[in-house]
Amino acid sequence: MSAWLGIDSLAMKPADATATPDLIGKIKELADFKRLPVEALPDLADQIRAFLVSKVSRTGGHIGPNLGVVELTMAIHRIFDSPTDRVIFDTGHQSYVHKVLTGRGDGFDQLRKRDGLTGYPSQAESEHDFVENSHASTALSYADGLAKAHVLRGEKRHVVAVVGDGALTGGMCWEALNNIAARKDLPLVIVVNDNGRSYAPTIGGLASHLSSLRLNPSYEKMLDSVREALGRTPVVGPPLFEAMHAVKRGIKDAVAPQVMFEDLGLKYVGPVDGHDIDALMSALEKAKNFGGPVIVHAITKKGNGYQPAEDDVDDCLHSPSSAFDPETGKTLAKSAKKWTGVFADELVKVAEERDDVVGITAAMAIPTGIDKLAHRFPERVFDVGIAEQHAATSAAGLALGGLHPVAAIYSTFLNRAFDQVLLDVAMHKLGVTFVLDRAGITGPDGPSHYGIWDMAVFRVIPGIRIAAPRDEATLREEFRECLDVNDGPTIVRFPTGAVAADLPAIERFDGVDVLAHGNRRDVLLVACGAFATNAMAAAELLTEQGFGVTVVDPRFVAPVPAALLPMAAEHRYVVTLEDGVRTGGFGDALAKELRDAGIDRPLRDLGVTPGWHPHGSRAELLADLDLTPEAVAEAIRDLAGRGSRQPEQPELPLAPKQAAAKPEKTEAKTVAKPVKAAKEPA
Ligand SMILES: Cc1ncc(C[n+]2csc(CCOP(=O)(O)OP(=O)(O)O)c2C)c(N)n1
Ligand SMILES: CC(=O)[C@@H](O)[C@H](O)COP(=O)(O)O
Ligand SMILES: [Mg+2]
Repeated sequence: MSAWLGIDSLAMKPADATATPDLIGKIKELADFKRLPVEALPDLADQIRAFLVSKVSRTGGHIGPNLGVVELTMAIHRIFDSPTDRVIFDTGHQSYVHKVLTGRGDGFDQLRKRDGLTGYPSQAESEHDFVENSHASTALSYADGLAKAHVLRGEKRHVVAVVGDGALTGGMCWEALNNIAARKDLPLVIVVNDNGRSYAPTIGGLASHLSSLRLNPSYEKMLDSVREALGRTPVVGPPLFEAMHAVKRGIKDAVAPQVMFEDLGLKYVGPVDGHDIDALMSALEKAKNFGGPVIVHAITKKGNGYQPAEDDVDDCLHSPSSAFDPETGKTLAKSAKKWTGVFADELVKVAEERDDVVGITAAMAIPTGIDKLAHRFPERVFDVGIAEQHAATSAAGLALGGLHPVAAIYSTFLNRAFDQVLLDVAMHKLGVTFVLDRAGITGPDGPSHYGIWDMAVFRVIPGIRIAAPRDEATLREEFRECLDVNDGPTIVRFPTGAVAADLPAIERFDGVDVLAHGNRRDVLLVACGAFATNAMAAAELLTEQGFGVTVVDPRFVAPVPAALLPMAAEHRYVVTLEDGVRTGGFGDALAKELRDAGIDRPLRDLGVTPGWHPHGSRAELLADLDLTPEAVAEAIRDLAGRGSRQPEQPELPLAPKQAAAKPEKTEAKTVAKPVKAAKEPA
């Protein structure tokens, strides 16, 4: 990108960190960085790049986005005075450089690891961190409120909000800009980090407008004439910046008819080479002194200076989830069959059979697998940008138009579209299928990424059906069942990572799969989705201790399958197990159904306690949450009075006279002896 100025890119020279003083090691706090002489900054930028590649290649993480904001973050912290001035990062995945400059370099060996540095800003980690939410497009709203508070309290401090071009495709950003533009007194600097990409190239009119400002050939020609006019090798900084400013004004008026931000009444500075520290500091200084809200439009390159990221056409190494080879950028983990891949494969199969099936993604085609459909049927996939609310209602429009949309969105990101699913889809009885990947505890991305809310939040929607497949076969089957529903929303939810080992059913009653029978009817263990694996392992432990455990998979967790009621009535205890919050979750819903049916059984609902659970690996978090097979078995022993606490075993009330009629037996599609339960893949 620095070629934009004809200045050799600040691409990472073979920075031998030993050749020059280890500047990063000297930065124990932000003041240490601010004390560095300005001529040391290019060296520091190189060292930070080499440092990040070295560390993140071992831990996994957002290497691409962070290599794109090295100079940008340095310039911000040189011109502004955190934490008096508040620096906010939209999405926060690009805050590693900020963490290095605020004295946390030592923590990168434990990046995204349990009890280690988080991959996002964290108030517990630093006074320089404010917004912890990893959901995109929130920073400008935070900044709007924060700046208004500063004004109202008479505090002389700036708010600096760093927002990516991808995040700018989110509606909240425009709601915030509409408010910010109305206040000429807000000491607010919005730094648009424009690298032209979310994961893939950023879509939409906004993106093409941004790039027109950046890549217009006349712009380049005019810049060449400016460079000649200066008669020297391009020198960045104030003289060139001023000259360019005049040029840009001329060009913008000529070639960029509708200058988006200034038309909003916002002061616009840029575009600035986002890898030229001097130009950036000059632009930020200008913005700081402006006094009101200003947009500084920085042009950056995702993965800048690290060839494997720059060359990665998919997503510039946006977020390798685990360790990768620093030489090649290739992840080292052996590739197991993932839930995402199974979904993508079945989606393409269905789309070949049904031409009404179309796909929607919110700027995450590859992470959700929708890209497979796009390769096969490019005209039947719509990338709406980071705009999940729009995705849901646009899907409603597609359904109104006679299509059956499949909106593939990470569970946590659909939270923000609850109203759209409720009213725009469900109230209109439209067949839209939402496929929620990363449902349940994910791990390294921490609490705002945990897909633990969907079963509780969306189950309240009248007419909705929520499927939680337990393995590949049921994912394929339940996904197709959802596609056959055309009078309301359906959800298919599955966790991150490797797909669970097949768990064939012994029999199926009214849609509920029986996975294991005990020799007695002590416990009905109802396991949702991938937790069937944990449930089978727990059942084995309990069987060895003399319990009779029946393990069933409801397949659809909303509405609660009626067949579960008579099954519960035939057992002494009922236990539910779900990879979601307990409050309002599946267990709660089943307990209510049992109460309403007069079936009084001790019930234990095992799941995620609502809260902000820290980051770590999925396995570590599940252990912390007592959701491992051993913990499940212990909880059941405890319920049945034979746990480690050994309370008396209560006499059970008889099953009610009017026990619900025994559901008729239907042939389970996959009938076989239960397999020995495998441990859930990590
Ligand atoms: C609401 C929401 N949807 C999706 C995501 C997943 N996501 C994380 S980063 C990213 C791309 C962000 O692009 P941009 O804002 O341009 O930042 P860059 O990575 O280019 O620095 C996406 C889609 C998210 N964090 N939040
Ligand atoms: C920042 C963000 O929201 C995404 O990049 C997310 O971190 C990806 O998660 P996965 O690694 O599970 O795809
Ligand atoms: Mg971007």
